[in-house]
Amino acid sequence: MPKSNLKIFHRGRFGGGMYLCGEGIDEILIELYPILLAEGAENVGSRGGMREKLGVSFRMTNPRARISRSQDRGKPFSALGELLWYLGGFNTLEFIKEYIPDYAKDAEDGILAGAYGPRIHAMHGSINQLENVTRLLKEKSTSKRAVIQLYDAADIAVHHEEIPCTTALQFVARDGRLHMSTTMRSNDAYKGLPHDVFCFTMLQEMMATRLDLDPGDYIHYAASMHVYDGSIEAMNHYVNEGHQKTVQMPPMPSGDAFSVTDRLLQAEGEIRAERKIRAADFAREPYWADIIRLLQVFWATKRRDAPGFEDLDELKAEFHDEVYRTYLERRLKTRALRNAQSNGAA
Ligand SMILES: O=c1ccn([C@H]2C[C@H](O)[C@@H](COP(=O)(O)O)O2)c(=O)[nH]1
Repeated sequence: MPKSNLKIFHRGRFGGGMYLCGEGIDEILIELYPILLAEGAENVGSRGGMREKLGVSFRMTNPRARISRSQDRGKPFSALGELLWYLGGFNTLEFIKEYIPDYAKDAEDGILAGAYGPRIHAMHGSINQLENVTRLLKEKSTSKRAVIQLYDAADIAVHHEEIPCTTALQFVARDGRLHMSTTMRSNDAYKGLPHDVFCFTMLQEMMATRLDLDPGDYIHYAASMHVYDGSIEAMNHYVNEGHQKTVQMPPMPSGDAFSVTDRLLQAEGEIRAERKIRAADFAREPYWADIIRLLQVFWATKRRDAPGFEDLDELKAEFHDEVYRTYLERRLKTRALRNAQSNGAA
């Protein structure tokens, strides 16, 4: 079976464009990365040297196939942190730096100017785009107006360290399925893209549950798709690793998934504060209980002696869905290695 159903390339100046179609994130990355490496036009951007293709788009036919199985790319933890950051409407470095330390480089007085959360929930201070999109699709299911705008004209009126890379997210309901289309002005294929796909397809599926639809295709377009020189070695490693096959997350339970947001954020806060929140609090919601377990694993393995999380083996056995156990094992291995190294250094 071909890895990707369809590939169309345009070769030319600036690295040409391309359109890819595949089931999940790995099926896309495994096609995209070698071409970006081999054919991407070398360019020096404001953030350093990179290889770039202009006008890259892809379609993922299974938006639940959003976690890479690769050793390198398969880390759902930080992507989950970023999703919660969006859902909570936050723009503070304080929250996100624990999951994605790189954000520190772009913060201005502890705030990320381009953070998506406040724009999704309160664009221009008060426009709740999530609610507007919901209302629109409930009133007229075939609407072509269900757009969440992230980029704003004001973003380039003055200089900011960071502005949204995603210009818009659009939901399109057709024949009982909710498709999503993302347009990006700029996309880091190695560090940004897997996170973006994870977060946006989660939003797609959450919106689908809210509207009682099945998730449809996930469609993505980036005007500038690039890889920075600093990620080229890691990207090559991913390409040569050779056993990528996307992990499919289980379906979200029916009912409005956005209704669990507050409880997820509360649980995250308690895990972060090292209080012993147990996924058992979500006993009747195995899907969300597993999400909480992933957060527990992340925080437990982040620091050496995180209290309250000693028994990760027990946690492993508790995972409702098999797909997540691998990630716990990998985290434990990484932590064991890190501890061994720091013991050696001490
Ligand atoms: O959701 C995001 C946010 C940022 N970026 C990357 C794209 C660029 O490499 C960089 C932002 O740099 P500028 O395009 O603003 O220069 O961050 C992403 O890939 N996805």
